[in-house]
Amino acid sequence: MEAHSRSVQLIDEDGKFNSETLKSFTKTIQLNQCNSSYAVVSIMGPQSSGKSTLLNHLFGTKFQEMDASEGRSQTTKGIWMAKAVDIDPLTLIVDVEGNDGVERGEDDTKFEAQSALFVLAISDVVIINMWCHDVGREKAANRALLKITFQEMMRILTPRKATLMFVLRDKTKSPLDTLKAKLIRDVEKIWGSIWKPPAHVKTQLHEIFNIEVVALSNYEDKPENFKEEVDCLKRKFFRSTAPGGLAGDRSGAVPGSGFSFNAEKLWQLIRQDENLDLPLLKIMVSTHRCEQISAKVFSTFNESKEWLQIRENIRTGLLSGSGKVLEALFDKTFERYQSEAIYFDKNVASKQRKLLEDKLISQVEEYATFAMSHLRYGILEKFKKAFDKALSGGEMLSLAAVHCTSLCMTQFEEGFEDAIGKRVKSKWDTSKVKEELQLDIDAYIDVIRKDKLHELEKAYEGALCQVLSEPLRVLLDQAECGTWPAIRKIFRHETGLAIDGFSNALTAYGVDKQMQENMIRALQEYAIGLVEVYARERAKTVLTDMIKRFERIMEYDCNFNPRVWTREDDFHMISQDAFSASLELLSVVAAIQLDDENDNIYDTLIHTLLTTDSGEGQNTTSLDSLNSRTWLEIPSEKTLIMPVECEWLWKQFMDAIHKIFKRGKKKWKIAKTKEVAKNVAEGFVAGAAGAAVVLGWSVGIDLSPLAAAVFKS
Ligand SMILES: Nc1nc2c(ncn2[C@@H]2O[C@H](COP(=O)(O)OP(=O)(O)OP(=O)(O)O)[C@@H](O)[C@H]2O)c(=O)[nH]1
Repeated sequence: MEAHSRSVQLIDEDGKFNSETLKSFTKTIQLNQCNSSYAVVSIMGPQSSGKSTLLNHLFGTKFQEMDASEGRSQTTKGIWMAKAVDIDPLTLIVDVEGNDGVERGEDDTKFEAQSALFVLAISDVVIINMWCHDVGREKAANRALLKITFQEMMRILTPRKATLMFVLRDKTKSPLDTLKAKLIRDVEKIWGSIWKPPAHVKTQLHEIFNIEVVALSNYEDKPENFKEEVDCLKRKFFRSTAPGGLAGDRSGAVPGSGFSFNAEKLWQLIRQDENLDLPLLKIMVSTHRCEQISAKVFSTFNESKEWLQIRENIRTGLLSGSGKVLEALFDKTFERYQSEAIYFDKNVASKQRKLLEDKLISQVEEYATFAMSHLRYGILEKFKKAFDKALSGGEMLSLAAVHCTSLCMTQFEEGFEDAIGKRVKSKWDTSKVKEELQLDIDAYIDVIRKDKLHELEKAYEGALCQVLSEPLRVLLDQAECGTWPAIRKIFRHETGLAIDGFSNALTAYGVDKQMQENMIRALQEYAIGLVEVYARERAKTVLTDMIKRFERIMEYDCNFNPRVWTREDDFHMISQDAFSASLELLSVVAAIQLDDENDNIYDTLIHTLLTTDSGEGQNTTSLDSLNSRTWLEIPSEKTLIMPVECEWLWKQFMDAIHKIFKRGKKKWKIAKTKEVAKNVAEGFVAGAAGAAVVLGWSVGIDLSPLAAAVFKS
C-alpha cells in the first residue's frame, strides 16, 4: 500500500521525462495487466491552492503538501504521479505544478501550457482546482490557464473526450447551481473566444468535455465538512471506467501496458511543439507495444518445452505427430499475443501479428527444411519398395510408375503436414523439394526400366537365337543355291514375329517412340548379327568344306550309300556335280545375302571358274571379273570372301582335288572283277578326260596314275 500511494516524479521542473522511474512505477502497480481498465485523474490549478491536500484526502496519496507555517510558496515542481488507494479500477493520480506563473514568472507560461496539454492528453478526468470566489472573476488565474490550454489544445492536439471537474475550494454560501451556471458560462465564453481549426469551428465545449462542478468547504476552517465532502466526491471515482462513469469513454484510452511509452512520446512531441496527432501517437504506441508483446511471446515460444522437443526431433528423426504439437504451440503463441495486443490499434495489432507469424515461420525453417529433406529420402525408399512390389506382382512398369509416384507424392504432402502442421505447410513452398523427389523417383524408374528392358532384350535375343540358330546351321551346312532365299524367308518370319512381340512388350515400359525404334532396330541388328556369325563361321572353313563336299559326292551316291564305281557311273557328270556343289558352297558363304534377292555370286563363280569351254584355259575376261574386292550390288561389309579370294580358294581347292584324283585308287572303291575293272577304267579314263576338260584350264589333272592303278588292279 505504502509503495503504491507514494508519488513519483514523472517530469521534473526542467521538463525532463523520468522514463525509468515511470516504467518501474507502472511495473510496481502492475499497470501492464490493466489493459483499458484503469483511469488517469489529474489536477491543475493555481500554485498553493490546496491541490496536493485535496488529492491526498481524495485518493489516499502522499503528494508533498506545503507546510502551512511556511506561507504560500511552491511545493510541487514538475509533474508527479501516484496510485489512488482503495479505488477500483486502478486510478493513476497526476499532480501538476501550480500554474499561475508566480514562481516561473508571468511570461514563462510555456511549461504551464505544455504540462496542461500533457495532462489533458493522458487524463480521463482533469480536476480544475480553483477558489470559489474566483468564479466569474475576469482576472482569476484559472481563466488565463483555461484559455491558453484550450487554445493550445485546439492548435496542436486532436482532443479526446475527457471530464473537466471544477472543484471550487472554500465554498461560499452561494448556491452551487448558481456558481455552476456562472462557471459554465464563463468557460464557454473562454471556449468561444479561442481560435479553432476549421474542422472544429462549430464544435461545442460539451462535445470535447463532460463538465462537472463540485464545491468543497475550506479545509483549514471546516476540516470535518471538507473530509465529508471529499468522501462523497471520492465515490464518483469508483467504477469510473464503467459506461457512464467519469472515465467511461474508453475509445481513445491507451492500454495500461502502453501508458509509459505513450506518455513519454507525448511529452517529447509537446516539447518539440509539433502538431500532435493523437491517432498517430496511438499508432506509435500500439506499434511499440505490439512489438514488445510479439517479442515476449516469441521468446516464450522459443523456450517452450514443446519447441525444444521438436528441435530435438531433428536429431532423432522422429517427425510424426510434431505438426499437431507445432500447430497447437503456434495457436497458443498467437492467443498470448492477441490477449494483450487486442487493446491496441486493430490494424497495428494485426500487422504485428502477421510479422510475428512470419518470424515464427522463419524460426521453424531449419526444422521444416530438415523435415522436407528427411521425408524426401524416406519417401524415395518407400517408392522403391512399392514400385518393386508392384512389378513383382506383375503390374506393368509404366502403370506402376504412375501410380506409385502419385501415391508417394501424396505421402510426401501428408508426411510434411504431419511433421510441420497445416499452418506452416501452407506457408511453405515445397515445389523444389518435390521436383527433386520426382527426379530421384524418375532416376530409380529409369534404372529399373533399363534393367527390365535389358532383360526383355536378352529374352527376345535368346528366343531369336533359339529359333534361328538351328535352321541357320542346317541351311548353311547345306549351302546350296536355295540357301539364302530360305535363310531370308525364315529370318524375316522369325524376326518379324519377334519384333511384333517386342514392340508390344515395350509399351508396358513407358519408353518413348525414339527409344522404342532404337531398341527394335537393335533387335533386328542382333538377328542380322546372328546370321552373320553363322555365315562367317562357315566361311572360315569353306575350303575344307568344299573338298569334303567334293569327296562326299565322289564317294557316296545320291542315297548316301558308299559309291562303288562301275562302268555305268558317269564319272564326268558326277564329278561335274561335285565341282558345281563345291562352287555352290563357296558362292553361299562368299557374302551375307539377307537383302539381296538377286543372287549373282553363284552365276559369276560358275561362269568364271567352272566353264565348259575348251580346256585350253579359262577366258581371261571371265577371270578378270573375279579380280575385285567386292561383289556386284553387295556392300563390302556383307562380303565374307572377296571375289579375288574366291579365285585363290578355287585354285587351292583344285590343288587338293588334283591330289585326291592322284590317290583316287585308295580313296574310291572300284569293282573288283577284271571286266568291271576294265570297264571302270575305261569309264574313268573317259570320265577323267571329261573331268580334265572341266579342270584342265586351271590345274591340268593327270589322270593316268588313277587309270593305271585301276588297270593294275
Ligand atoms: N484556504 C484553504 N487552504 C487550504 C485548503 N487546503 C489546503 N490549504 C492550504 O494551502 C496550502 C497549500 O497546500 P498544498 O496542498 O500544498 O497546495 P498545492 O496547490 O498543492 O501547492 P503547490 O503544489 O505548491 O502548487 C497549505 O498550507 C494548505 O494547508 C483549503 O481547502 N482552503
